[in-house]
Amino acid sequence: MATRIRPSSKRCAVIGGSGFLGRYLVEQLVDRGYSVSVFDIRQGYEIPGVTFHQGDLCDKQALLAALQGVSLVFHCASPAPSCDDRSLFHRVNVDGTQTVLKACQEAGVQKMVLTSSASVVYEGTDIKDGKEDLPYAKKPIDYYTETKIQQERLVLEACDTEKGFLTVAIRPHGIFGPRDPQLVPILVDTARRGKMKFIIGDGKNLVDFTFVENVVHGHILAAERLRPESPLCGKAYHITNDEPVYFWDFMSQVLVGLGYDPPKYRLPYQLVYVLAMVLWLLVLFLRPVLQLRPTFTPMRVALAGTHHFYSCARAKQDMGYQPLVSLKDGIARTVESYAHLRKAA
Ligand SMILES: NC(=O)C1=CN([C@@H]2O[C@H](COP(=O)(O)OP(=O)(O)OC[C@H]3O[C@@H](n4cnc5c(N)ncnc54)[C@H](O)[C@@H]3O)[C@@H](O)[C@H]2O)C=CC1
Ligand SMILES: CC(C)=CCC[C@@H](C)[C@H]1CC[C@H]2C3=C(CC[C@]12C)[C@@]1(C)CCC(=O)C[C@@H]1CC3
Repeated sequence: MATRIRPSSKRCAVIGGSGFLGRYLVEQLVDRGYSVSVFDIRQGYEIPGVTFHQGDLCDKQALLAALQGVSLVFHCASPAPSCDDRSLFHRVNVDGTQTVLKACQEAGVQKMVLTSSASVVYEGTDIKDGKEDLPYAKKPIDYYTETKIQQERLVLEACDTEKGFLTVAIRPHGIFGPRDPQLVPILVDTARRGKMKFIIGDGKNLVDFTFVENVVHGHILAAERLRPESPLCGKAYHITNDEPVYFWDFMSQVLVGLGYDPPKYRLPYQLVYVLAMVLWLLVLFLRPVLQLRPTFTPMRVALAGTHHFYSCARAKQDMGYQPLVSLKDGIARTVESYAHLRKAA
């Protein structure tokens, strides 16, 4: 039998540590004196002192090798929401998370922090100041959300103070910042194709966008406050910038910062939603012969035209969370970092 290395409290692993959020988390953990192992299907960068383990989280043996001596695991791996592959989402987010839980328990890991998502309660209709006790979405807007719900349930149900395995879930919303591969690139691409001319709805729908360093701060606070007697055990926590902003103001600030025109013409929300639905059905119908990826999916139209902002009161109370970077500074730093995506003069 292989000998098990005794877990050290400052030794942690970040599953999904090569991704956008994962890399920020790794950098912050290193700065705070943790010794970090990254487990990911790809290796995106190198940092002195960080050990990389390349592998699929569905492979328990590969995970076990990376979890030797680790007492704390952050699980922030997931296929990208845009990939739209139901079986991949299920394999990684549900089956894979079950494998991660088994591997953690076998390796003697004591704490696990899951990156969930605030969208686990979102069904495409308004959420204003949503608390964590809202029920999970009965009709999730896409496969990504459907499997994030199942994943969160699995992880929170696995919390067992008797066995000494503690879990907590962080639910961020609309993460943005330098190096983000989704939000700014999608926005700029849409603008370059001349499709950022319209505001969907009245432009007054409030949404949370969260600067990546605040999301990291929430994760590390959760890990450090997660103890057998703490209220965090087996609970979910919203982590946002706590500054809801009009969706279209946020988009306009980023666009203008990068030299593009902001959208100005209004379109009725219901009309655009129905059109996106029709387009989506057409894409599904044509899928066997033609692979199309429309910009305007019903899910994106709903995100762009409804309110979806969440209360961080529980995180403030139980873990003393306060955002470290304001929305204004976060946007400024993000815009500055995307100089290569600026509109050519
Ligand atoms: N970006 C956002 O706005 C939000 C993200 N989240 C959650 O935050 C987490 C991190 O998201 P991002 O950093 O934005 O995504 P990302 O795509 O940049 O990072 C995900 C990482 O997971 C890795 N991965 C995927 N499948 C894997 C597998 N089978 N085995 C091992 N590694 C695998 C990828 O290689 C990637 O490095 C995800 O769980 C996501 O659901 C939640 C709310 C909002
Ligand atoms: C708050 C939150 C959950 C943000 C998540 C990020 C993405 C879902 C958005 C980032 C860029 C957004 C965007 C649109 C929808 C939502 C995003 C993809 C549109 C496609 C909505 C319709 C348009 O008019 C163009 C928009 C481009 C940017």
